[in-house]
Amino acid sequence: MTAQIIDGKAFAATVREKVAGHVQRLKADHDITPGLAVVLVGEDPASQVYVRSKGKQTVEVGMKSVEHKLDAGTSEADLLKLIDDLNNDPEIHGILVQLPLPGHLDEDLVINSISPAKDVDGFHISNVGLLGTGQKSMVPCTPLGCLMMLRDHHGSISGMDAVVIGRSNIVGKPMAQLLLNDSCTVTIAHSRTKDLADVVRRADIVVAAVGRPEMVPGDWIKEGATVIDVGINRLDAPEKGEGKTKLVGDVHFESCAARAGAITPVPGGVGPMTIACLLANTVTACCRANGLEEPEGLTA
Ligand SMILES: Nc1nc2c(c(=O)[nH]1)N[C@@H](CN(C=O)c1ccc(C(=O)N[C@@H](CCC(=O)O)C(=O)O)cc1)CN2
Repeated sequence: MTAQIIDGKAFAATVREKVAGHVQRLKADHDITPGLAVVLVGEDPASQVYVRSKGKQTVEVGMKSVEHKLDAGTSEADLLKLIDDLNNDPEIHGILVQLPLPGHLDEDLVINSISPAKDVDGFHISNVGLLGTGQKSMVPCTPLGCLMMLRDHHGSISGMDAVVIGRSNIVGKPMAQLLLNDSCTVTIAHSRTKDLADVVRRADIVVAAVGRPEMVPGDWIKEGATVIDVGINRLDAPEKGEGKTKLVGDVHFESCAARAGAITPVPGGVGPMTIACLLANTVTACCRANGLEEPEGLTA
């Protein structure tokens, strides 16, 4: 079998279009402009790129974008004060603190200081609990993007066998929860899982989120399975020229694509959906804050 490529870049564009439509209606019918504040601490080059991209896309869909760039030595007290101000700003409906944070800052403390209603990353402990109990919550962007692609590809994923490789709070655990909420039979595998290859071979859906370049080879994939690759690993690529690099996922693309029914590429798969879902979450948060009907198809 040669897999169908699930085009995350194109799908993300359709999500952004839907978001832009809702933003227009909020403005026209209610005189409300959704606002997103992104906080970056330090100068991590990848984070700078992501934050720039978030700001640009926020403006493109018609929302208000506020960026706070703080230097790497910012104290916890100053960061918490900024978050408190944003929590109390009526023009801000979504707050995101770009991760990773510099080592002297307590990530859990910072995330849990964001108002759960404005936590468009879905990382606050209240949102984690709500998602875990199947209640209305803010849903982490990367897993939400994966779920949207799976629903779009399959229609329904109810009853399917899903394996999530990776148990991070940001991707693995919420992804497993979302699959379970959609009635999949879910296994969370990780670095200590015994007979990982056999576990993965049983799966109709494989979500790879381990952060290890090309860790999943094609012969782990059941014929016709759907493979969602969350990994973004930058490797040296001397074959492309001196000092050149390339991005690869957590699965070995060519060999997995030869067996899978469908697969997401890296780049151009899950990555673009992350920011599209952040915009979707901001509109959802804005509607909830104003007691308005939520946009359909933009959340779990
Ligand atoms: N507060 C958060 N921090 C981080 C998150 C997050 O969801 N919330 N996720 C990642 C980084 N991230 C967004 O912040 C992100 C990663 C990758 C992409 C993306 O579009 N990737 C492209 C490739 C980009 C490249 O060339 O480097 C792709 O896969 O096609 C978007 C957003 C960690 N931090």
